[in-house]
Amino acid sequence: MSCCRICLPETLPAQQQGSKARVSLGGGPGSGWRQGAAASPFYSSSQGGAMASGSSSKGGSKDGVNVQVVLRCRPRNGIEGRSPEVVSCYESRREVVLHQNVAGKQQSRTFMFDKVFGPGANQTSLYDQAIVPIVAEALQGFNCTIFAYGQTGTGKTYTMEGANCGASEGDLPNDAGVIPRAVKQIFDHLERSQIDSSVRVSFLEVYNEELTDLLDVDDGMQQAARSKLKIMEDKTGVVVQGLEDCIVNDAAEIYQVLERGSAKRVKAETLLNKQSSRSHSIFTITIHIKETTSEGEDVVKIGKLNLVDLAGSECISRSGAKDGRAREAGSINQSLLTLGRVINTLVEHSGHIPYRDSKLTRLLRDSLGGRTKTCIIATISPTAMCHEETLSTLDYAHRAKNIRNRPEINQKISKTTMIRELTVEIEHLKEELLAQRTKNGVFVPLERYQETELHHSAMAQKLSSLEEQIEAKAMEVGVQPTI
Ligand SMILES: Nc1ncnc2c1ncn2[C@@H]1O[C@H](COP(=O)(O)OP(=O)(O)OP(=O)(O)O)[C@@H](O)[C@H]1O
Repeated sequence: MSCCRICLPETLPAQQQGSKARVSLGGGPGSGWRQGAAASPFYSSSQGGAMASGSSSKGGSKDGVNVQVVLRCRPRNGIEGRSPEVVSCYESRREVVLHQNVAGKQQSRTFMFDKVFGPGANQTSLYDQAIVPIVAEALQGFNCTIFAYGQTGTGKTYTMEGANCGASEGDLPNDAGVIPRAVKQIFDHLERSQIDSSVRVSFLEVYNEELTDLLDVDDGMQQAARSKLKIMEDKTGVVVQGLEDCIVNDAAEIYQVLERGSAKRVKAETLLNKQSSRSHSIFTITIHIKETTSEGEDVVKIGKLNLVDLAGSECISRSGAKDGRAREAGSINQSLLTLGRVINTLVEHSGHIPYRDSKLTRLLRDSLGGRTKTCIIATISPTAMCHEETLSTLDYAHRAKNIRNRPEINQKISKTTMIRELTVEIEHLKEELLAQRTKNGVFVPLERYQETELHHSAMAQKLSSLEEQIEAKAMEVGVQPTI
């Protein structure tokens, strides 16, 4: 009979769930702390550098800020043949015009965005103009999310990851996308300011409503065989239980991690894209920076950058998706549909927000209407062949501009709290290690374990539905829900 071992005590403190710090790649220091000029081990009294500030936890505007929406139109590609161009981009006016010929009459619709990048815009100009300020905010201690949304084959992965950048060192290639450039900006900043800091990354895949860890060491394993992770919610927000958080010591290490994880994403050829990503991916960079308050107390400032590459929205018949691929496309569209419903409800203030209807929206909850600073990069094709999907992307993205978030700088953690949490984590890890070695953990038969799991998930569903009812009731009577 196969058995599952459960070590007691089972759980880590809330903040540490899903943050199984792993030995750093490339053999750097185990703690993962990069030390500034005057640093002593772990913490030093060096003055944090340009960004050091007091220990206040609020930094955002009270009324909130709108989600930023950037529009990018890629150049035409080989697949589009001679299909005429129907999109005009006016970068300085921040406008996009979509033309259509209806019964011999020219009709056009104009959309305005926070920034517009036409087919001639390269990766550097998009990054410098639209992304640099967001990454700077993550370095100041905000949670920030940048996500690419658009029809399949319109350049989401090209925009987020880029092309030909692999595990590069030194200068980035011209085709490098947002992720490698953000990594470079972060490490350049930390090196320049000589502050004590640590950087961790995780890489999550959402495929057919299942979550897998793209950094898990499961070489060669098919997606279906990889272990599936669970989403948990606690006071600190959404956590993915069991997701590895790798400590990285320099930009080159992150490029390796990105390349390794990206190679594992589910991809397939469709009629619209030879290398179509069939999953959503979330690459998260967490930055811990040490600061000293004016009272001389050492505190840690934490900033987070979520870089999301969504699977393409697509018309199933036009993309050539069949059987398993059609189910996949159905699941992709389903989660994007939920994302659309979440956006609509937020914009129209029309009651209950269906975050819980898909894994993607549960994960992005704080980025849409929450405390995160969010930027959406909407990608489109310039040709008539994609007119319908382009219109849908433009409508969707234009609507998203009205979402208001209330970003707040993350609460700084004092040295004492951090040491206490790390000590607890070490104790738990020691207990797990000892139980592994001596096999004296708690063993239960697989069937009983599965029963308990079923019971837990039924309870969790019941709790969710109760929470939803409370939220809906609170909306009805116009009070802020406290759950
Ligand atoms: N702005 C651009 N400049 C040059 N080439 C581009 C641009 N955008 C996309 N491409 C090229 O178009 C092709 C499709 O792009 P990509 O795979 O990034 O699309 P996608 O939106 O991520 O598609 P899917 O949703 O199917 O994964 C790639 O070969 C990519 O290199």
